[in-house]
This record gives sequence, C-alpha cells and structure tokens, in this order.
Amino acid sequence: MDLDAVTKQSVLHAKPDGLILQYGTAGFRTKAEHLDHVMFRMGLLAVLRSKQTKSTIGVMVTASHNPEEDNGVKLVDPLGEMLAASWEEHATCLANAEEQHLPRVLVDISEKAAVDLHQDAFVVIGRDTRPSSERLSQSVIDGVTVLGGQFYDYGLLTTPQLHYMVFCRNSNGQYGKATVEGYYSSISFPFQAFCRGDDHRTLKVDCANGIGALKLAEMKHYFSPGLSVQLFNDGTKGKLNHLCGADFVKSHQKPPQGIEMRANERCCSFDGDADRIVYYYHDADGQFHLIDGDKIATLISSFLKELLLEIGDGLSLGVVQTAYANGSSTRYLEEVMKVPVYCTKTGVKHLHHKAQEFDIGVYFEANGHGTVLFSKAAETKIKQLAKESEDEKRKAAKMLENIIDLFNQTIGDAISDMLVIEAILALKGLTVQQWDALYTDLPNRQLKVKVADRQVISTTDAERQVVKPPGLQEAINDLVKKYRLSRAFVRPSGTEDIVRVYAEADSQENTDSLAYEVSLAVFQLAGGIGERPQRGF
Ligand SMILES: CC(=O)N[C@H]1[C@@H](OP(=O)(O)O)O[C@H](CO)[C@@H](O)[C@@H]1O
Ligand SMILES: [Mg+2]
Repeated sequence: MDLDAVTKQSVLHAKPDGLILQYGTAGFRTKAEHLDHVMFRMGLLAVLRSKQTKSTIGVMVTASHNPEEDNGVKLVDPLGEMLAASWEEHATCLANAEEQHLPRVLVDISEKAAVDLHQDAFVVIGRDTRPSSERLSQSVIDGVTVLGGQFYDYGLLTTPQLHYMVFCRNSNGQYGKATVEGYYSSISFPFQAFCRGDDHRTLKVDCANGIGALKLAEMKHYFSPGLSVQLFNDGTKGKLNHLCGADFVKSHQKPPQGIEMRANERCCSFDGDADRIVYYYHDADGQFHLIDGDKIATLISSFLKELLLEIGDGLSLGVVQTAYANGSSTRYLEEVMKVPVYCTKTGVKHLHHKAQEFDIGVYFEANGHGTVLFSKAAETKIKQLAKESEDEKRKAAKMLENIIDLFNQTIGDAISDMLVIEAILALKGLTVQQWDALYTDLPNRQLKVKVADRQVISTTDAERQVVKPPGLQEAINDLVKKYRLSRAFVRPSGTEDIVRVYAEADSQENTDSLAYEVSLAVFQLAGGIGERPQRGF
C-alpha cells in the first residue's frame, strides 16, 4: 500500500470538520455536499475488501428514495450481497477517521481482516441519476486507483443491476454476462417463456424521475409482445422522488403526481434506484388502493406454494418480514396459507440472511423491497424434476424453473419483481382487484420524530420493543392498550436523522391518534427537538 500517495490524495477529498457518519441500513447517506471524502474512502475500502475476498467488489452511488440533494454509497459483496457486518464497522471507522490517521486506519483494517496486500483488486462502480452522482463516483475511482486497484465504471445503473454484475463477475459467467444486455436477457427470456399465448398486458409505471425510467426505456422491447409498459415521471420534467415514486406512494398512501390513472387500471411505482416496487389502482368511486410489499409477498408465496404442492417434494417455504409488515398480511400468511413467517430487523440484509435458511425464502419489506431466494439444493431438485417427471408435476417444475431465473436473487429488484408479478397475474388470470382482495390491510400510519440524538433509542425483539430510554416502552404499552387490534413501535432510522413511529389499529382515526400519541411520548422521553408533533395529517 502506498500510504504516502493516500495521504496526498486524501487532501483533495477533505473531511468536513466534526462530521461523523455511520454505515447504516443501506450504507452512508447524507447531503451530497458532505460525501466527497466518504466516496474516496469507500474506494479505498473496496480495494481492501476485494483483496481480502479475492473477488470483484461493487460500489453503488445512490441515496435511493431520499431527496435529490442527498446522496449515498454502499459496497456490494462478492455474491452480490450487502457488505458483511464486520466490514460495516471498518467502513464507519474509515469514513470518520481524521485525515492524518487514514494510513493507520487502513493498516489496522488490513491487519484485523487479514487482507493479503499482494493480491490484485477489482472494483465495479454504478450510479443513479442524481446530479451529484457522477462527480462522487469519480471520487470513488480516485480511492480505488490510489491503492492500485483496477476498476470498471458501469456509469448509470439501477442498484439491483450493479448487484447482478458483481455476482456474475464472481461466478465466471455461469449465471450470465456481466453486461447490461446480459442482465436484460437473463430476465426477459424466462419472462417470455411465461408469456406464450395471446395475452397482451399493459402496465403504467411511475419511475420516480429516476434511473428506472432510463433502464425500462432501454429494455421495454424485450417484454414484447407479452407486456407493454407506459412510463411516467421519466425524469424529463420532474425532480427525483419528489411527490412520486414507491416511497412517496407507500408513506402517503396516495397516487404519485404525474400519472394518468383510469378506474381499476393497474399501476406501479419504482423508487429512485429501482430496487422497490409497489402496485396500486383506484376504484370506480375514486378510492385509492395500495398493494404493498406484503401483498406482493403474499401473491408470490401463494403461487410458489401451489407449485410446490404439485411437485410434492417436501421443499420448505418461508416468508420473512419486518415489524412494518401489516398485521393482516402476517395473519393471512400464517393462518390461511399456513406458511411460516419470521420477523427480522429493518434492512434487506437482515431479511436476506433469514430467507437463506429455507429451500425457498420469500422476503419483502412492506415498502416493496424484496425478492425470493432458492437454495442450491432446491434449484437442483427443481431442474431435475423439470427434466424427469411427467405431466402436471413436470409442468409445475418447469414453471418453478422459469420463475427461479426471473428473480434477481442478489437483492430486491423493481424490474424483475414487476415481471414476476405480471407473469403470476397473467397465469392465474387475476385482476388487480382480486389480488388486492386477498386480505384487507389494517389501517396504519408512519410518522417521523426529530430528536437530538436518535441513538438514545435502542430496541430488541426485531425492533418491536424499546430497551432505552427507560419508560418509553411502558408508555407505548399503555397507549396501545387504549385501542382495538392495535400495535405500535418506534426505532431510530438507519438512513435519516429521525426516529420512525409505526402504528396500526382498527380504524384510520384510531391509528392516527395512536401514532400521534406515541410520537409525543418519543418527543418527551427521547429528547425531541424543534416543533412538537402535531395531531392531524
Ligand atoms: C420503514 C422503512 O421503509 N425503512 C426503510 C429505510 O430504512 P430506515 O432504517 O427505516 O431509514 O430505508 C432502507 C433502505 O432503503 C429500507 O431497507 C427500509 O425498509
Ligand atoms: Mg431503493
């Protein structure tokens, strides 16, 4: 390691005084103007991680659903997964080190993680459409090259596309080519296999004025003739994630601006980096219906469960959710579908790891971020049955074989999830209303509370119980008792400087009261700052 060169270069990527950042739920995120040094340092870290794993590592520059002025960065591990937890700590140390200590911190990490410094390093980089992303990804490249790493800059990519590229590169092309065309063919071929027949579907897609618009425009001819997509909020006019996109639709429970919806028409929204998707429609009375990640997980699980019963080979199916999953979805999955459901902490890395415990693990966050993982053993079994068994069993196995290829198993992917959903709806002959009618969501509300230091709140039981500060959980328990079918929890966000409050109850009015009262308890007991929470939304 040429530490002198690092020191010299780091002066060009100076750290703002006193700025402390944490590698959070999805990497570092804050205002773009504060991130230059973090980008440079993540370039350095990616080189060390690449040397240590003897594999290609990915660096994605994006702040997903956050406002356009923000940005962020996360590292992608060799199998296309999120960075290992122990390296998140290294990332935080490196990002917060004073400039003069950078060489020592790099040596420390190399020693602790037993990095072979003679090994070659290769890093691939992708970025979203934010105005700041190009410059910031250049800072990542500066970090990679100063440590002698090789790199390939993919330029504009969705986050799941970068995860896919990393996985492909590390599996020697066994799963497809690590190119944008390779990605398109890898999911469009299995989709076409589902689409044989004369079914022609149309779908309106709100692209959040983000990268999803560019990529869908590039690939939409691959869906033809089965599906034609009409793009809205394609970035030509509006601002990224502003009054549109999956996060806006889910948290405001209303349609995005800029989309023309007719009654009962199926529409969906991507988020700013196209790793989340939610569906929705409005009925003839103009009432808005949201179909979120929980209902997506339910549709996919019921489809998979039917096929598994058909092939009858005892493969296990599990569903993984977070505390934000609507109580009705959990009840439906467990009681009606008889599928085991597990709850993990927020953040796909947690869901992903739990889902790996099953032959087939379906995981979705309520906000529409998720995918399905198939174990090696399950894939082999299914492929074998698709070749060797007969009639109905063979048909079911073939269908499973195709659906395996349609999923992006590295991470939730709005484009591939959209194709999976469209294929299932077409095969089952389901309308969006019939899908929505699987169960009725409990009214729910999410609020944000500003506090001086959100780390004063710590939680347990997959974030459903507060441990600190004292008295807060007791206060929540007392408030929850006042309402029927009620549930509430609070946790510090890993991507924003706020505390999130979630509440559910039997009516929207009661839910809103409960959410407000819990927000007030957080404000009072966890050091709220600024304006006190207000009643009314
Ligand atoms: C309630 C919620 O939607 N939280 C989101 C949000 O995390 P927070 O830690 O809650 O800020 O961003 C994450 C990254 O995109 C996503 O995985 C997660 O689900
Ligand atoms: Mg995202």
